[in-house]
Amino acid sequence: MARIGIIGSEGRMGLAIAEVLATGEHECAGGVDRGHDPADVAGHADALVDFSAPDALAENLASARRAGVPILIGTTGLADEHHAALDEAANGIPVLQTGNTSLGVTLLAHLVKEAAARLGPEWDIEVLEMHHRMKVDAPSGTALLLGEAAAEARGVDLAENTESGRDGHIGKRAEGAIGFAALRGGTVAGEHSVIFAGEQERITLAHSAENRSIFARGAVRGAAWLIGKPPGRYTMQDVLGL
Ligand SMILES: NC(=O)C1=CN([C@@H]2O[C@H](COP(=O)(O)OP(=O)(O)OC[C@H]3O[C@@H](n4cnc5c(N)ncnc54)[C@H](OP(=O)(O)O)[C@@H]3O)[C@@H](O)[C@H]2O)C=CC1
Ligand SMILES: O=C(O)C1=N[C@H](C(=O)O)C[C@H](O)C1
Repeated sequence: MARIGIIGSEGRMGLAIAEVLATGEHECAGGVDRGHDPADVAGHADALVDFSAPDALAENLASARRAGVPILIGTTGLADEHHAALDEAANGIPVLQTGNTSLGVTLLAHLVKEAAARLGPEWDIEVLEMHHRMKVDAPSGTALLLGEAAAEARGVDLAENTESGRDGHIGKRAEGAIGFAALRGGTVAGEHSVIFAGEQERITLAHSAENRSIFARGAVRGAAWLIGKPPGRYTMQDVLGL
């Protein structure tokens, strides 16, 4: 049994994780939210999960590192500087960052990579996502993760090949672009489609989250898996053996 500390504990994901911990094999080591010191929970935990906000990342990583506990980062909307901080923290503790902790999306990323590798560059790739009205970042972390999988398979840099936020007289689609479109509304937990559009045919690979329990279960499983691992960066593929 592992003691899992929750950063962002009063948020939608924090509450979903607490529910999983209340009924599962691991226990909750406590939680913190904005205005509280993450060191308070890091000192009592075997592993931390962070579903808060990008501006909290540096302090959360520092607390995990001081306490010598692994940390799973589920927070999305991360910029290059956040990824540099994750790399630095991973010199001292095990760190797993992912835009989606679910089994289904982890497998979907695998399938997207496979499809993108097999289909030639003449197949256009578009990533479409829909989330609840409260979501603050776009494209979603999952959309970016799926885009990365496609870019990696094509051997290109995602940032240099992204097309998003199309509006107005913007000209034709750039050759080799990976497009992103984000919809927001209602209470949608998470819908993602990756469309491969070729000549007179399309392939769509998709995932629907029916509620947040899939993310919460994956987060707990990932955090528990990190305990005892050597310092470094890990992925959900590592956790699930995909
Ligand atoms: N990787 C994955 O599988 C998933 C990732 N996510 C991501 O997780 C994040 C949280 O999502 P969600 O739970 O829906 O969002 P919420 O806004 O419901 O929850 C975020 C929580 O974090 C708290 N928080 C904000 N800033 C800080 C801080 N500096 N230190 C500690 N706590 C802080 C908030 O407190 P307050 O309200 O007081 O600001 C709030 O309680 C998002 O980035 C989302 O995209 C979501 C689902 C799955
Ligand atoms: O904010 C959310 O709700 C979600 N965020 C993650 C993302 O940005 O992809 C994961 C999931 O889709 C729900």
